[in-house]
Amino acid sequence: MAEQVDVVVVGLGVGGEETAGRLAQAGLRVVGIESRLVGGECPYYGCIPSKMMIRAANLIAETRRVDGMAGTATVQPDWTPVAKRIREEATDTWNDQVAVDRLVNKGATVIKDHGTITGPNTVRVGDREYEATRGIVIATGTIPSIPPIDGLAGTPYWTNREAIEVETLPSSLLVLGGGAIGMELAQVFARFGVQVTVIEGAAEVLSMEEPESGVLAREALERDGVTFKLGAHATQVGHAGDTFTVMLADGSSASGEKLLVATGRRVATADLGLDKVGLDPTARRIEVDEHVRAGDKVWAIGDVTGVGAFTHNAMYQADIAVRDILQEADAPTASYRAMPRVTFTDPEIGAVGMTEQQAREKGLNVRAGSTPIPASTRGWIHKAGNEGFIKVVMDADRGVLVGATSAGPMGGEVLSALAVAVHAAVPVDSLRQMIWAYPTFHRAIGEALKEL
Ligand SMILES: Cc1cc2nc3c(=O)[nH]c(=O)nc-3n(C[C@H](O)[C@H](O)[C@H](O)COP(=O)(O)OP(=O)(O)OC[C@H]3O[C@@H](n4cnc5c(N)ncnc54)[C@H](O)[C@@H]3O)c2cc1C
Ligand SMILES: NC(=O)c1ccc[n+]([C@@H]2O[C@H](COP(=O)([O-])OP(=O)(O)OC[C@H]3O[C@@H](n4cnc5c(N)ncnc54)[C@H](O)[C@@H]3O)[C@@H](O)[C@H]2O)c1
Repeated sequence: MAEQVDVVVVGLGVGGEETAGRLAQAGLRVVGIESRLVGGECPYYGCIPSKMMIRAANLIAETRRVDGMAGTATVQPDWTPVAKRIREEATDTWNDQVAVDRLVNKGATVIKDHGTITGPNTVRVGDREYEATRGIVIATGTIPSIPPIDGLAGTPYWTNREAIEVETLPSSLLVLGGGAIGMELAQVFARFGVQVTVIEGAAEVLSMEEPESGVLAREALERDGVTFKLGAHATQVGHAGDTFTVMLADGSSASGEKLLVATGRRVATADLGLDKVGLDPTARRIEVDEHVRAGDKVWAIGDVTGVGAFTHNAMYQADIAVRDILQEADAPTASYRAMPRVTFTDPEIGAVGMTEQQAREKGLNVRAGSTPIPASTRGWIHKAGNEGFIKVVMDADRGVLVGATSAGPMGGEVLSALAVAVHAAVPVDSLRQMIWAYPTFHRAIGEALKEL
């Protein structure tokens, strides 16, 4: 006999934890099911520990910029405090008890096991079955997508999980994939003295962003000593002793002590029972409407929806689901038009909305403007480490920005003004009237607008 509750949340990562907690606080009977760690990928293997690594690596890079600008400084990189901080401060040695307690204190029932949907309103976990009278929220996230390269399976390759857990750095590292994970971690390890080679299948890294962003990030990593193989297709992986060797289609090869596979993410919903609620278990993502509903009394949030694999998207969709489930009169609907994202390389690559090419492919009457950060007063003052640019993409028919990139020192922070402009569709004429504080990095936005 199924136990009646109001809502069952399957997966308590960023999105699921937020949803379960808020619904429980609102007085609903909520069961949250998590097979690994409450909090999910972001706090234990993603955003937070990787940004702690980046903070440490950037301190090293800044110290190396002292020479010629502020005297002399030497830095002896040491991974020990970084690994310790990740273990002790970020992840509690990958123990989620604090997160479990936090959720229980909000009134939710937390079950640490694998959940399976068994019917339109029912979820089984272990030997218990729950009937969710208001509905089921699917928040099961993604796992690393491992390409079917001959020889790769069965080797001790790293995914982001092993890379985040590393206590002792290898002398050399191959990184398969020059996306956000590959680029952020490649720069970190290179700055700590690891010989890093990035193998990217596309013609340029960060291929989802403006082409200028990929060039900027790659050149920055090259200055850190990273080697790139672009447009490179791995045909075979070998592992012998302490060495990985990746054979490439052009006949060349690359070797390293460790191999990090960072070639994207995929949903892992094959055994979730999606067919029991009328959804395709083999689909690449769970499609949702503007209320993040995936079907009758079924909501899906976060990475599993394929809208954008970002913590801020999981939180955004969680808010929409919660307010829809609570049947709030003014419940908002989702719009991904102004999705921001930041790749935390140095320089940081912030972007919002469409790239110029995406806007053109949409058939918009596009005008684009760009300005280099080193040409701005603040960029010139900053000098060492000032590489970057601001690019704005305008729908000339509507007179509003539909996309923008802010790359450079604190590029992710400078992005905020551009994100407001795209989100609120602020007329470009109005943006041009703004007084931009002098001498700031964001003042370069005004210069980019003049180029439209
Ligand atoms: C290295 C790295 C760095 C990142 N950096 C950033 C960043 O700087 N900024 C940013 O915005 N995003 C970043 N991300 C992405 C971010 O981590 C994800 O977008 C976010 O975690 C998605 O949240 P989610 O709730 O959808 O899924 P997840 O966090 O993946 O959580 C899903 C949970 O569901 C559980 N689960 C799955 N199936 C079941 C089941 N059947 N039963 C029970 N439990 C189940 C899983 O165990 C997991 O804990 C990064 C990711 C990585 C890997
Ligand atoms: N700062 C952030 O917000 C942040 C940081 C890390 C990860 N993330 C999220 O995590 C997701 C996953 O990151 P990711 O870097 O794994 O994926 P990604 O999709 O960003 O990049 C994967 C890269 O691997 C390349 N690739 C795919 N197959 C390949 C192959 N066989 N050989 C060589 N190259 C190949 C692709 O061309 C692409 O450039 C991202 O989409 C992002 O949303 C976000």
